[in-house]
Amino acid sequence: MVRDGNTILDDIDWSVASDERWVILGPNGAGKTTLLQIAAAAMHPTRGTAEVLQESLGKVDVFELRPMIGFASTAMARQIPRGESVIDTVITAAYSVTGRWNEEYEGIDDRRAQRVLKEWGLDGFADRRFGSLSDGEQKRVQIARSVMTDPELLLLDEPAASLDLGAREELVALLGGFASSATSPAIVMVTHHVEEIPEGFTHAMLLADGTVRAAGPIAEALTSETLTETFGMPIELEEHDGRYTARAAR
Ligand SMILES: Nc1ncnc2c1ncn2[C@@H]1O[C@H](COP(=O)(O)OP(=O)(O)OP(=O)(O)O)[C@@H](O)[C@H]1O
Repeated sequence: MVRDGNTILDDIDWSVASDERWVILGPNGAGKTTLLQIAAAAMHPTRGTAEVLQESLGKVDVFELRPMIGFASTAMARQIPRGESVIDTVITAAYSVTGRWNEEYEGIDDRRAQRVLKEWGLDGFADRRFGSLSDGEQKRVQIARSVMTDPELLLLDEPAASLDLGAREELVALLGGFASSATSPAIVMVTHHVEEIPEGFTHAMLLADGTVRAAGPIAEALTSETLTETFGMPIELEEHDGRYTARAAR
């Protein structure tokens, strides 16, 4: 992937199967968001090919593809009007818009939106204004919105960024439950912190300077050694019951 003459991603050979849940880690500027943008069919590669949900980017109508992809990121959250109600924030995903205008929603959309809100711990929030919610609640609304269309691929760009410990743990538990369900879509989550990896995540990719430093089943790709190599400092990783902690090695 080349942007303004700079190679941002190079020589990436990666595929995600429908039953896999990937975490992508790497230093600032590694290319994580760019990779997610390609997976979201929001960009296509300057060289090589990218297939998303069996369709080749550049050949497929991305407007048909995008409803099958759920995407939650801070950039998307900024597009949600602060005065929008929570239920409208979620239900408008069915029409790939933010900001309810005159769309006619069907009862089935309404029922699904209510169900999705409940699944993400937002029972009773339907009529609240998006802008009046706490950061943790807003993050859960964004994820609820991204799963509203029952996507086949769910992309999460730093879903737990800026959350306090309690809100993070609440979100990670919800994501873990979702990731462990047999009916969930393929998931790719970018994060800066191994503590934010939910239980049930199966694979990891470590990126640095636009290249893959490790990728594969999480137990092999996410280790003290691969983190040390990727971040260029000695790091110790520990795992307890499917959750991780990391710190500089002593
Ligand atoms: N449109 C663009 N033109 C030129 N360079 C770009 C463009 N978009 C991104 N970059 C550069 O590409 C590199 C990778 O950016 P990207 O946002 O994908 O990294 P990231 O791993 O998500 O970083 P962070 O962890 O800081 O969010 C950065 O050096 C960035 O400055």
